[in-house]
Amino acid sequence: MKTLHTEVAVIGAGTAGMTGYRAAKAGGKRTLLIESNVYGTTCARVGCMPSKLLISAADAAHMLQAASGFGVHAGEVHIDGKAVMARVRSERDRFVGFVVESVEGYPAEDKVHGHARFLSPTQLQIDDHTLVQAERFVIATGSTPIVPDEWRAAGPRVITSDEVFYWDDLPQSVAVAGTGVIGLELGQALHRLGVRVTIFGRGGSVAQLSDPDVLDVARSAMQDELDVRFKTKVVKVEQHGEGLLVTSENTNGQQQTEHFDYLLSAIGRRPNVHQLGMENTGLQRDHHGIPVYDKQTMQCGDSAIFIAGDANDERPQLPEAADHGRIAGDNAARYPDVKPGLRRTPLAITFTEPQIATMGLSYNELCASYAGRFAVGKVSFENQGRSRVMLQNKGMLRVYAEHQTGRFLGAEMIGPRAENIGHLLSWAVQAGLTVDAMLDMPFYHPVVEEGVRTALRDLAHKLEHEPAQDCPCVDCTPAP
Ligand SMILES: Cc1cc2nc3c(=O)[nH]c(=O)nc-3n(C[C@H](O)[C@H](O)[C@H](O)COP(=O)(O)OP(=O)(O)OC[C@H]3O[C@@H](n4cnc5c(N)ncnc54)[C@H](O)[C@@H]3O)c2cc1C
Ligand SMILES: NC(=O)c1ccc[n+]([C@@H]2O[C@H](COP(=O)([O-])OP(=O)(O)OC[C@H]3O[C@@H](n4cnc5c(N)ncnc54)[C@H](O)[C@@H]3O)[C@@H](O)[C@H]2O)c1
Repeated sequence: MKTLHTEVAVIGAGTAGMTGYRAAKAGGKRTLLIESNVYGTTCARVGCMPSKLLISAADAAHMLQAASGFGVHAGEVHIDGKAVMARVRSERDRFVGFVVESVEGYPAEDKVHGHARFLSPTQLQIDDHTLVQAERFVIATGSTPIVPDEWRAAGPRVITSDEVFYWDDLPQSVAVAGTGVIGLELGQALHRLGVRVTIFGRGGSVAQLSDPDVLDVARSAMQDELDVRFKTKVVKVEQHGEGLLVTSENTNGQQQTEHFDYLLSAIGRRPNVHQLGMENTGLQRDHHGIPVYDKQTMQCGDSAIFIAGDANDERPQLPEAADHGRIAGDNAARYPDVKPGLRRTPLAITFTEPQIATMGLSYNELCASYAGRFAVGKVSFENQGRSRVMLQNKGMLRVYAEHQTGRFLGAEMIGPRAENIGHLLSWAVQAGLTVDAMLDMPFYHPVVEEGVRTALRDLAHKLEHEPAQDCPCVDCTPAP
């Protein structure tokens, strides 16, 4: 076994690891980047990019069907599953190619291939071929989709998002477990591409939403189009010929067994901190096994170990992975003189239709930390002018502000152009704007943003004329 000495060791060459590596190098430190799998990142290979490619194909199919609402008839729509998947894979490979090219540009002596595991707070073992002795570390190991063992036992037709983007053709039918971001994005896209899809949600959650009113509207919007069965669990999965028999059970105890080609497990992702030898680092860990770390510096305790991206499970999204990685790599280079990095206002977008966006403090977080001190304004998109013009008049936006100061705190929405409105409103939170200052901004006509103005006017009215909002929510999980 050979031994390598370095100043910084970065574990994982995903988005967080690559930005961490570059930041540590920019800080003037000898840095090793260790990767156990192929290069290319989760985002480009099996995450953000291929999922949006599949969704774009689905949108194209949907637009043809929705055109009849305007009196425009496209004739019979034919979906060529092989062509759809060929474009998804070839465009995905193009994106992956750019990432791989970047990594190939790193000096060969900076890269080690193999699975890293801590032997001590200063030493890693890579497979059975290399020992790495380092002064500082960045853990950027990402996350893995969860599949319960009893589902996995039903064989290769039980899949995760990791497999979908390698399909050559679209299947006939897919059961989706989970009404989170992945379940809804992929479930709706496959449905729009002609696949028979049933989505099982064990509770009533919809993507990242927590506001009860927005959730109600979101559940109806999803059920208007899709076979989504809330409060229904998958209780048994059995191999059956080429496919699967999936048995589900609702809250009344009624069971139903149906045949599907695949079961897509979309019930969350687990941070990759369990085969890392964390027990040999001496770090304090939470009940999920994640080292306790500072959200501004990414430092684990006062150690020389930093954690970034999906591995810390704080906000498992691409822009966060890049920010975490930059902060962690920079601080690894600066250690022990670490400093807080730029953490931005939370923004999360789910690319369903209608789109879903949450920005700033969520309703659940307000309940935990602002109960009795905030006001809520809202707008329904049902009669919003431009939304009706476009036949996209579904959804609701709820906006939140601090009662005493009028400071804008956050919002949750499902509705048209949520990806754009999400940016607008998270920028307002980060800029520390008050509701009055936001209402002084320009609004064109006729635009969906006029709906935002309606919600803000309602909020301004509540701030002035009504007492602060108490929290009727029953499931108030504490703010992170
Ligand atoms: C289907 C899907 C769609 C998504 N869509 C979006 C989206 O639209 N927008 C968005 O912002 N986010 C999206 N995400 C989330 C986003 O992809 C992730 O948050 C982001 O890619 C995480 O980056 P990372 O660097 O933390 O992890 P990764 O990119 O997964 O990198 C971790 C790396 O560490 C390596 N590794 C793990 N353990 C070890 C070890 N012990 N030794 C050596 N190497 C190791 C892994 O092989 C991997 O290469 C999506 C995710 C999925 C699954
Ligand atoms: N557009 C985006 O930004 C985007 C897209 C895809 C994924 N992602 C990231 O990937 C992460 C993982 O996505 P995800 O959809 O897998 O997780 P998620 O946490 O969004 O949703 C998981 C869902 O599964 C349910 N669930 C959990 N355990 C279950 C069980 N045993 N049986 C049935 N249902 C169960 C949960 O109640 C929840 O509804 C997200 O947190 C998100 O940050 C982001």
